[in-house]
Amino acid sequence: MIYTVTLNPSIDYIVQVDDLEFGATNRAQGTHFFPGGKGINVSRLLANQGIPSKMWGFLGGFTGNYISETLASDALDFTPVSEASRINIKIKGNQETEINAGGPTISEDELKAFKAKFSVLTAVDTVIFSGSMARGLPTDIYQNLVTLVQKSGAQFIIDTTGDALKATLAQGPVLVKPNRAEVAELYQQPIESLSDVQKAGERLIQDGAQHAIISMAGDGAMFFSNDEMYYAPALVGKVVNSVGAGDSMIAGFVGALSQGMSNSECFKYAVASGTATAFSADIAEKQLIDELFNQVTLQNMKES
Ligand SMILES: Nc1ncnc2c1ncn2[C@@H]1O[C@H](COP(=O)(O)OP(=O)(O)O)[C@@H](O)[C@H]1O
Ligand SMILES: O=P(O)(O)OC[C@H]1O[C@](O)(COP(=O)(O)O)[C@@H](O)[C@@H]1O
Repeated sequence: MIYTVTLNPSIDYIVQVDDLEFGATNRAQGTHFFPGGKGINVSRLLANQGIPSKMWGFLGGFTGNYISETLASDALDFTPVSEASRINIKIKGNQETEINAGGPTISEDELKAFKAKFSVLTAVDTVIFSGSMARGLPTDIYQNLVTLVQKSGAQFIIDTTGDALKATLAQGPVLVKPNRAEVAELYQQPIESLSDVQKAGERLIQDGAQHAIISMAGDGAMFFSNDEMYYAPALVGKVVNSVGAGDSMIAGFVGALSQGMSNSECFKYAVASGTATAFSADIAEKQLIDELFNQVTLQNMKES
């Protein structure tokens, strides 16, 4: 079974404001609510592909109720918390501006109840940890949870940032997928040219990742393993809502990996899934992913 862990889920409130003016009263041209948070997005894309997963994490308050009612799925197995889950604001205009809230504070008892779920894991499972930590959790929470996963023999994937990413890289994730800004922050150096991306990706593998993707939004993505390196130029199309594009990449890769595909095919599914979500209002559906899969081209960077 694939488990996704979203420690800090959200309602994503998408607000279309064509000419945002700070310090003035703006009128929205359109608004949408989506259940969000990185692991939830991964599970939703996997479900659209017909691949089952279970969703773990914390949900609370009226916002938590909205998320569970909207998802209305047997895959939900969240730990209830007393404070309300967060609302993240995504302003769409000439540019995309995001305001991600801190989220609820998790108590020691709530954390204990959540950790108890890990006892069901066995060596055939994969756990995907995604997103920021909620308040009140120890700073080494991801390392501790990865240790629990590894005790069961299961594998893990992690999509987070900063010190938590640095520490868990050394624990050998199956996949990490930082974007350019996240990898620049991790290694404290600017990542501008493709050669900068290449060096950073090789470093992710040296630092412990089994596979790494560095995503670059409209500039495409690069894939790394011990002996492979591919660059996928971005596909051209109309970007509708790129929230969740990175999460969709992870889901695309993991879904293909769970079906025994090669690294290059898994990467192509990752790019097709990320792009399909960027070209959709919500998390992408299977039909568009399959259409785009046939358009993804890979450049083998070990041969160039
Ligand atoms: N503007 C875009 N045009 C084409 N593809 C895109 C665009 N934005 C995202 N994608 C696709 O989705 C992937 C993930 O997007 P990115 O924005 O890099 O991730 P994140 O959401 O984690 O920051 C990209 O590598 C690319 O394949
Ligand atoms: O946990 P974080 O880092 O604050 O990110 C949460 C946000 O990221 C998202 O999961 C989208 O992530 P991506 O666009 O990187 O795929 C939103 O649904 C959510 O609002």
